[in-house]
Amino acid sequence: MDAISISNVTKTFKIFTERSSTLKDRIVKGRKNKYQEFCALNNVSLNIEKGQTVGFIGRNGSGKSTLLKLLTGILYPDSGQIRVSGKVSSLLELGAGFHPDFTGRENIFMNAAILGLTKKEIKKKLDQIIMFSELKGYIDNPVRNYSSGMYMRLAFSVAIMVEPEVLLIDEVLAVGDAAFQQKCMDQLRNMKQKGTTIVFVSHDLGAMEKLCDRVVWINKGKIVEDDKPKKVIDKYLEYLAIEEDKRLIEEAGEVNKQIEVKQDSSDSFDTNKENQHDEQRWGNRKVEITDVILEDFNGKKKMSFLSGDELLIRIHYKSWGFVENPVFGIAIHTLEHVHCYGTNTQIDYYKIDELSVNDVGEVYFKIPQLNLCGGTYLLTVAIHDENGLQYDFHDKKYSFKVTSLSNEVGIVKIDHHWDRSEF
Ligand SMILES: Nc1ncnc2c1ncn2[C@@H]1O[C@H](COP(=O)(O)OP(=O)(O)OP(=O)(O)O)[C@@H](O)[C@H]1O
Repeated sequence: MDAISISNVTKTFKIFTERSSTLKDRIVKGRKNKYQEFCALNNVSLNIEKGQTVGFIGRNGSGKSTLLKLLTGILYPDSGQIRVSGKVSSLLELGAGFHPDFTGRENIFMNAAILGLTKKEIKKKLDQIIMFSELKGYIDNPVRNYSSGMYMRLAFSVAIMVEPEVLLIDEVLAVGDAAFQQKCMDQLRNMKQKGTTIVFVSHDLGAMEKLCDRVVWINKGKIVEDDKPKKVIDKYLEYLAIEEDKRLIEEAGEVNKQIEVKQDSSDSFDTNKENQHDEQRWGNRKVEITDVILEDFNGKKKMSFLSGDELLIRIHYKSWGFVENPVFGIAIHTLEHVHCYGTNTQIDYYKIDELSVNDVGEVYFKIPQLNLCGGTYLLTVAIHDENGLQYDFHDKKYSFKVTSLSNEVGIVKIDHHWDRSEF
């Protein structure tokens, strides 16, 4: 049996582009507020079985919260039907349903009454609610003095203690500290086991994967995917990586344009270049790095990778003079400048004998598996001689992003497995 049924729901908002500033303007001059219609949800249909835990994911502004608000009845659809069966409890915006001047205790009474509990029932559960929230020392203070985490503790404690049949949660858990977040997740797991239907909006994809039976990806007001968590989350992460790639490539294009303008446009080696030294680039430029391109092994330019992806770094060069045994190198740092890895053709016994005047070409650095944890990394590329005399050193001039599907922490991913034996 379905606990929630959403059929062909559309919700538009009016986005005002110009408002008449005064009442006089409106009445005397007959000016009307100008607006555009914005479709936040476009013909969405979805059924959620009783007892299912379903997660909504999607980029900011995709329509997730609007859908939850429609389920609680805070908003009404323009068209389509929504049916929710059973007692609903919701945790939407932080502080919603609380009166700032009331104490925590008074707000528990008010909030739980709104959620359908009688005064007697509330009194019976009061100690339990306060205990779960861990706010005993603050419960008789006005909630206006609470931190956002404290608001969340109180709201979550009330929302679960009313023992709803349907629980709707919108992202609010993120403001709790790690210990309380864990406690909330344990509680949600308990409720799930007892058969509560849970609908959950979050950007914490790890939590989504662990808790949900099903994940729905919403994009621009439409359902893109609705399937098993891992399947949907993998597709969503791939989409995010592609989008991020487009953005980074655009951004890098802008930066490169600026660098090109700054660089000498002459076509010959200029000895003055020897003295050129900016914060991120130095060297005598006898051999110059003319381009650095990041790609996958199929030749697709990328700046955003999934952990474990292939990465090809192509270093384009131009040699302005004769050089013997040039050494090409790369280094990877975190944004905090922690040196993650560095190597060069000399260390790796890859010999490049000589370059002649006006030689152009490229050197490839191939990484079959980019075993870095999620984060943004800075790439250094350099060409120097065997004794370390720099021809062209691009210090942390390039960046790329890594997204990880797992929650490991740190910088590098170390190949591993767990085992156990009993004595
Ligand atoms: N009351 C409103 N008036 C006008 N526009 C609104 C209103 N509520 C939401 N919107 C717009 O509807 C779109 C969907 O918003 P919604 O809050 O549902 O997104 P979301 O997916 O929950 O995003 P986030 O991940 O940032 O919370 C956004 O473009 C938002 O600006």
